[in-house]
Amino acid sequence: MVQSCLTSQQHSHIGVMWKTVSEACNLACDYCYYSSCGGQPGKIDKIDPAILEKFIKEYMALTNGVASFAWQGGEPLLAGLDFFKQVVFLQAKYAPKNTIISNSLQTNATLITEEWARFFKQYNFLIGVSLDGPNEINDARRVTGHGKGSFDRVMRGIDHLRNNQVDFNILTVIHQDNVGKAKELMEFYQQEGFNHVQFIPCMDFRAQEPNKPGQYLVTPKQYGQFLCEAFDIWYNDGNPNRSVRFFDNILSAYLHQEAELCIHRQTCPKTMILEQNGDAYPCDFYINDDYKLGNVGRDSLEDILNSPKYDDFLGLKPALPDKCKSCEFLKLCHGGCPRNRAWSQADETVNPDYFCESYMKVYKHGHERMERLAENIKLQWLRNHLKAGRPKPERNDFCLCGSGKKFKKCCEKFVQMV
Ligand SMILES: C[S@@+](CC[C@H](N)C(=O)[O-])C[C@H]1O[C@@H](n2cnc3c(N)ncnc32)[C@H](O)[C@@H]1O
Ligand code: SF4
Ligand code: SF4
Ligand code: SF4
Repeated sequence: MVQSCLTSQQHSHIGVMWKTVSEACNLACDYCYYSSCGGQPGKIDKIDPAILEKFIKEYMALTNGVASFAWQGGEPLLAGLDFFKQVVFLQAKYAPKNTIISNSLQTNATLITEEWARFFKQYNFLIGVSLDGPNEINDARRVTGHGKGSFDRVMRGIDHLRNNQVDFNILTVIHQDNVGKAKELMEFYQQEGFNHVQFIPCMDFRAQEPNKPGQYLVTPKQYGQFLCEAFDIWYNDGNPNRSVRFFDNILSAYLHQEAELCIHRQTCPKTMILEQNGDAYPCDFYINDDYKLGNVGRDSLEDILNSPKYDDFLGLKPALPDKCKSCEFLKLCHGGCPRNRAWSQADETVNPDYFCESYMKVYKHGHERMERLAENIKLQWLRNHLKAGRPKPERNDFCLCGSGKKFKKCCEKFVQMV
């Protein structure tokens, strides 16, 4: 799914997220950590063409057959279509043969036209659309500089995406206006046919300080309750019919696969977050001098990736608080996000993620149903395996589901059901 605010990584390559126009935006959502422009973008600072080319050239030379770019904002469409045409031109120019190039773009969708949508389809962009729910919920906070709601314009943008069969997903910020409305949100996604959805708890941008834990505008209790209610609807009697990124990632762990969303992984992925001016950081939550890796316009990519600050950053997540080390859900959570740790003011000891209580609650709430879902999927895998004419595993072989157990102790029990 779209890489939106949190980082996703499915391969061992290095993904890039670039803030295309710095903080410039045509909206002024009231909670936005970038809404300094107040919805009146004025002069747009785009990525310098020379930096863009230098970076794409060096990055393509380092990619291992997979190159992934995520275009973020402010509002990235303010860079204009010609900018993105240049991007795909440079990608094609410098990509080694057989490189898989992926582009995702996170947008408020209000500026999407047929022309944009055709371009996204042609180059296979995956689009993340921000939408906080039905009209009245979305328009309370996602507004123009004059306070006018964005819902109708967003839905028009989505229509263009649909008309052109562009892949998109919905990113919903969870704040005080929708945290008690999981059912309403899930029904809205159902009605609109939004099949890929992600939630992000709302940060309090006024209270953020460098190298201090993030502060949020929903409580762990509220967020946990929200996730449980959303889970019940998502589960759909054992037949989930839409992808909710948080639940998909938990299910991956039950299927012995590595999660793709950073907060569920054992370590933070090696990603580069680039400011519009080329400054490079390892994560959107660590944009400060202590973690600045360099500048892709001035420094070589090799030097940036080998920066000792990268290792410092990558060491953060595995340094687990004691509570996590003995947590029954460690495999699902791996301690969440290090930026959310040390929540308590008594900062001598490291505390778990601010949302620990929310995670625990939903992990417990969903555990039995997740186990059942995973068992059904494993049965299906075995069925497909045998249907494809492949041999039944020997009893002492490692099980094909990836559990690391012997077949006789794992999926052999399904053989009679196949
Ligand atoms: C900063 S925006 C940039 C891209 C584009 N303008 C958009 O709205 O999708 C990226 C995402 O961050 C979310 N976001 C903004 N402020 C936030 C906050 N304080 N807490 C959590 N998410 C936030 C937005 O809703 C959006 O989904
Ligand atoms: S549209 Fe995106 S960047 Fe603009 S104010 Fe809203 S969340 Fe922020
Ligand atoms: S649920 Fe809480 S204690 Fe368990 S691993 Fe996650 S953050 Fe740590
Ligand atoms: S610190 Fe790690 S877990 Fe947290 S947002 Fe960044 S990459 Fe994800």
